[in-house]
Amino acid sequence: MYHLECIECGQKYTDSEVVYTCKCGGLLDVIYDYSAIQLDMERLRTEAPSVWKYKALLPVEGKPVSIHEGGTPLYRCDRLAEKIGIKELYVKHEGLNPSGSFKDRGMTVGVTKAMELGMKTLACASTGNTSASLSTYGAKAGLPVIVLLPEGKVALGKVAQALIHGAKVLSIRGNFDEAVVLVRQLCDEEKIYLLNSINPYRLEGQKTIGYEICDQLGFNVPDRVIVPVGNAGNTAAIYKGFRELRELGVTESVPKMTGIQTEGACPVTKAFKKGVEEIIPEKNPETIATAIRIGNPVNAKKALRAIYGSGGYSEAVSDEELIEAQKDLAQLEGIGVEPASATSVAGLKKLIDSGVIDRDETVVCITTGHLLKDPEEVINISTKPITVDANIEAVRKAVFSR
Ligand SMILES: Cc1ncc(COP(=O)(O)O)c(C=O)c1O
Ligand SMILES: N[C@@H](CCOP(=O)(O)O)C(=O)O
Repeated sequence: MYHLECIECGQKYTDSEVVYTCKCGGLLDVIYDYSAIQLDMERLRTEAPSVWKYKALLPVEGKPVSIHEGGTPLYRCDRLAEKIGIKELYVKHEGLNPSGSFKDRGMTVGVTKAMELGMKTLACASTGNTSASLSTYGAKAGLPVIVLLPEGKVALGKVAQALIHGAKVLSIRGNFDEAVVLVRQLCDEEKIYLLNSINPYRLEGQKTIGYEICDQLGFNVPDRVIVPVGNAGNTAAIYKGFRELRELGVTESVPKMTGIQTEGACPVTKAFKKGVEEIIPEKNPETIATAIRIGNPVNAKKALRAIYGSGGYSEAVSDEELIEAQKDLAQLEGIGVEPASATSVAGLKKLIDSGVIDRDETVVCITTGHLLKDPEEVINISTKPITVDANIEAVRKAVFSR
């Protein structure tokens, strides 16, 4: 039993309505009757993690459109922890989902819901990963997909994914925030199902990151979870996952939700530093982390409530700081991530150095997308290959040269 509810005015909507925001303009949440949910703790403790392991806490009845999403590894990262100067650090690598990002958790639920609602076409605006994921799940469901991308600002791997899975790809002469406005109008006027994170059902899939972190820590809660923030849905979704486990009596606390942006695109961090819930949209966001090159995040209010409500924090890092973190993850832990993902680790380092985060805290950093999403950025920041003649002397000389 569940319904949609406005986070501003409390207006309720039924599960059969196609609605993304309240009449008052407020964001919607999926609300359950928790007293009616029976969790089989024996099964939870023994079954391997995956999104659909938690079906009792998801808003769909039918057979899921699924290609095995979730169940991503939670790595204990002692070498990285030593470099940063913290006792216990974990990285939850969401880049190991089927299409290479956390969006798959949301899409498996959102596309299943689209089928239940009888929607015939799916759409999104995207900085890349949402489009890659929606194209993948649309293909699995047999539904056509339309994606609106900011021209020239989407990493190559992501464009390739949307193309090969058969989406209709529109390259918009404008930025992501402008593409969002267009796709919302298109979906409203043409009865196309919108699968950006403004859709509350999509965020229900993403909340399973919170469930899984607890699950993988033996149903214990870390002190802090650090999340890269772009359109700001994931921070809110993960927090909801932790809150629900507490509500159901599975755990007793929630982690301090900590959202990291880049200095060139940080409306959420700026609002946090002022102590307010309203962001001031940024007209020209700019960062090497194209996935989070977003100036007017639609879920900003939900994310800020998660941060304030959990006693968390928000910080912005420079492109240089996130590149260093991207290299550290790759070279100290063997974890390959795209630039936006590395902001969580860069933010951790910055907040340890400034004394905001205690060195004794147990911290989980979320890495949101796979390294191979953005090969061009990796080539640009890395030492170039050495070209040598095809003889052993030349090879030996190159191997032993400094
Ligand atoms: C790789 C990656 N990391 C982080 C984010 C930010 O997530 P959210 O929009 O939920 O804040 C996105 C997309 O926005 C992304 O593609
Ligand atoms: N990084 C995102 C931006 C759109 O976010 P969404 O969660 O609202 O779909 C992307 O990959 O497109």
